[in-house]
Amino acid sequence: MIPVSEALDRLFALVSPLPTEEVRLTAALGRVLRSEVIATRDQPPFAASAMDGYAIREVDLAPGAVLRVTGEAAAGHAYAGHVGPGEALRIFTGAPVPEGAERVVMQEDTAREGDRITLGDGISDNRNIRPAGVDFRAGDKLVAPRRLAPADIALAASMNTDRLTVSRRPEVAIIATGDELVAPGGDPRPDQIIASNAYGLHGIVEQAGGTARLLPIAGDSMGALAQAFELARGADIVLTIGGASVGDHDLVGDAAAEAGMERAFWKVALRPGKPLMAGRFGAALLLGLPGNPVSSMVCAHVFLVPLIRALSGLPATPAPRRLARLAAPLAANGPREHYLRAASGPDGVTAFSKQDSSLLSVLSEADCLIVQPPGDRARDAGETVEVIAL
Ligand SMILES: Nc1nc2c(c(=O)[nH]1)N[C@H]1C(S)=C(S)[C@@H](COP(=O)(O)OP(=O)(O)OC[C@H]3O[C@@H](n4cnc5c(N)ncnc54)[C@H](O)[C@@H]3O)O[C@H]1N2
Ligand code: MOO
Repeated sequence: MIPVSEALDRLFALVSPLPTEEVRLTAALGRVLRSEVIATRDQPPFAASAMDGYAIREVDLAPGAVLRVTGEAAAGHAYAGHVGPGEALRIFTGAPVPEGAERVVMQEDTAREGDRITLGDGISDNRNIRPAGVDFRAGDKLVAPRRLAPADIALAASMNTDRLTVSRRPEVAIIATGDELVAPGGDPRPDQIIASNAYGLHGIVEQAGGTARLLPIAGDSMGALAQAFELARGADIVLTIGGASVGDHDLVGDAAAEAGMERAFWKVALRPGKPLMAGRFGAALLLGLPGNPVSSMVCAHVFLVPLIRALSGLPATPAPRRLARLAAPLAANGPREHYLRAASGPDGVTAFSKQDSSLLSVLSEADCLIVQPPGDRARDAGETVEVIAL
């Protein structure tokens, strides 16, 4: 068994970022930006009114002042003249503020009669003008790499770009293995169970920005596994589920080696997930997850998601952790780093009393994993622990 951090290092050592492609803005959500976006203009490109009202000179700002309205500026319709003393320009939000005007008085602070306005009392100090370039200047950058959130895409659009250079999405071929497995929705024999893990992993892959390809369930034979590996060709990550341990029917390691996997590690000091394996697999990477449903999902959060991120060109870093307060005590830990299914509440995080790695019902209730280091002493409520959000 090697520590989780060393396993991650060995995994990251196998990674080269995938090639890039260009996508339209509407296809960019969740993709990893690989080339910075450079603004081609200031935003706003002119000093813009932040309110509907009247643009005036500072010297004219006095309660009860009467000013003559000389024209109008609206968004997309600049006013060509300038605002002189004693004058006011009718202006709307987003319109360019004309020369001479130094502030915009909200229309609620004025009374209009014909072409005259009278300023009210208690006009706020706010000038209600957004200076040119206050958001960004020509030449400013949206920095890469980054996973594109809706606000990033809006910012890129605002910088006047309609296509973005992003990583090709990593393709993950998922192979469930085991003679006992049948697909959901069928009619299983009493000694069979439903193959559930691939569907949870499919979700994790898609959430992390990859594309998941579910292959047919492979039986516990070298031939069936060889065939599955053949079907997985072309994927960036080959993800197997089950058959990773030491039993007579746990053949994934042997079959993968026969199909050309160069092993980077097998067995990691984490709980659940000890029999995890990984290696180079031709042009792809292979990650062999344990079959227990919670083990496979926890290993995906701890290893697969960081792997997908690194392949996508993001920094190779472990799953982010935050500090949380324990709302209930924790027992002392054994020699493996323990990822306890837990729920957050107003008083902090509480580990579920049942932690068996077969319990999807518990994982489904959990919103985080408490990470307890190997050999950690018992912890009291109120102590601080590290957690990974689910
Ligand atoms: N003698 C030992 N036995 C075991 C050890 C050990 O160190 N020595 N480790 C245990 C640990 S820890 C784990 S984790 C499991 C993992 O074993 P495998 O990866 O070989 O998993 P399987 O035996 O194939 O399956 C375990 C369990 O999960 C069910 N399963 C498998 N695939 C799926 C799927 N796609 N969907 C739903 N459920 C699945 C399978 O039916 C088994 O019940 O080994 C321990 N044993
Ligand atoms: O490590 Mo196994 O994943 O405990 O259940």
